[in-house]
Amino acid sequence: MNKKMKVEIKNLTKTFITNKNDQVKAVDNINLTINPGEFVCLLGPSGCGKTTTLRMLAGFEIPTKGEILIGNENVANLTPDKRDTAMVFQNYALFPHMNVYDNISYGLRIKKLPKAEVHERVDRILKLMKMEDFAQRVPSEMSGGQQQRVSLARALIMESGVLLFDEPLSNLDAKLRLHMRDEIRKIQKEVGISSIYVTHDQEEAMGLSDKIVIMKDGTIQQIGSPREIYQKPINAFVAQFIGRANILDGQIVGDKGDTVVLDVHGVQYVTEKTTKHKVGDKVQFMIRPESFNTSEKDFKAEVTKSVFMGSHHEYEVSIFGKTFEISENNPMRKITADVGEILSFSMDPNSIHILEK
Ligand SMILES: Nc1ncnc2c1ncn2[C@@H]1O[C@H](COP(=O)(O)OP(=O)(O)OP(=O)(O)O)[C@@H](O)[C@H]1O
Repeated sequence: MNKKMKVEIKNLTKTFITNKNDQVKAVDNINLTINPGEFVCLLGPSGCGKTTTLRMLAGFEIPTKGEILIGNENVANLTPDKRDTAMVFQNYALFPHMNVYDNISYGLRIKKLPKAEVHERVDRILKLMKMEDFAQRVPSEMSGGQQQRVSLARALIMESGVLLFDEPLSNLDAKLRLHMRDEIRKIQKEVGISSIYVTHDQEEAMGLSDKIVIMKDGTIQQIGSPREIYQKPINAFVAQFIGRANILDGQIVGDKGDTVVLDVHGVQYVTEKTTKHKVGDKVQFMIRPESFNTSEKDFKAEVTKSVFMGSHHEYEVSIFGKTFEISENNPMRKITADVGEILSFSMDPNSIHILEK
């Protein structure tokens, strides 16, 4: 069975030297703990350093500085075969000439495990993956999703302490991606293996993770559960990277301890105190499109876009020199405002989230 390992990343840094002798700091002094059995996604835009972090965890890159503790052992300078990790790759990386049985058992055969044990473990993993009927097929005789399941099985059979995923679903079509995402999560929960998963797909990160790590320019911006990241993003970058967000200006005009009074262009809302700002400070805050109420009238604005989406109605309105996105989630009940007309709305004070500078 899989061990549940704790992983600790301490002051991890990777600087590459390009062939023109320029220095590129791909990962810049990051700290992160993955608790035993946790599923953690590294999420961020292209070039933010997530793949480099994963490759350092796997041992394909040696850090410039810092530690990677798996259990209590610092593995930062060990080769991939000397650390307790297994990896699932984006392109499956199966041996094309080997059938599923041989692909899955390869790692165990290299380790020279007794034949009977290899057979027993392959059988168990094929059952777990519901792939018993595919044992004799070669990769070219399977769909992308089936190949990725074999690749996952091949990693799981090693019973290592940590499973690493490098964008494993990005070669699959949208529907299959969704299905495989659920499957990965179910199997990971079942075997309880600590997992680190790289993606730039925010929905994937939301659907899979116990904890999401948002990265930018080699640094960690925020670590939190999907709910924390969505509802309480620390800054405008995180707010706009996960879901859609309106960023507005306001001023703190009162402090009640746990809550503050926020003035938004003359309308006052009592909302949670999330930053160290003081009375008088001008602040930025975030509100999601679905957190407006279009049956109240705190604000009036001209509609610049109006689209019926079935389950909701999307508006863009122009106000305070900015464009806001508003989503009316019960369009059956409402009379729709068209482009050029005036829409009235208010903000849900519980959904206003003040951002760090
Ligand atoms: N071998 C290398 N030599 C020089 N620079 C590199 C090397 N590998 C990565 N980089 C740079 O390091 C930074 C981080 O790259 P990395 O591949 O980790 O990003 P990423 O977040 O995984 O991006 P993507 O989503 O595009 O894969 C980028 O600026 C990249 O150009």
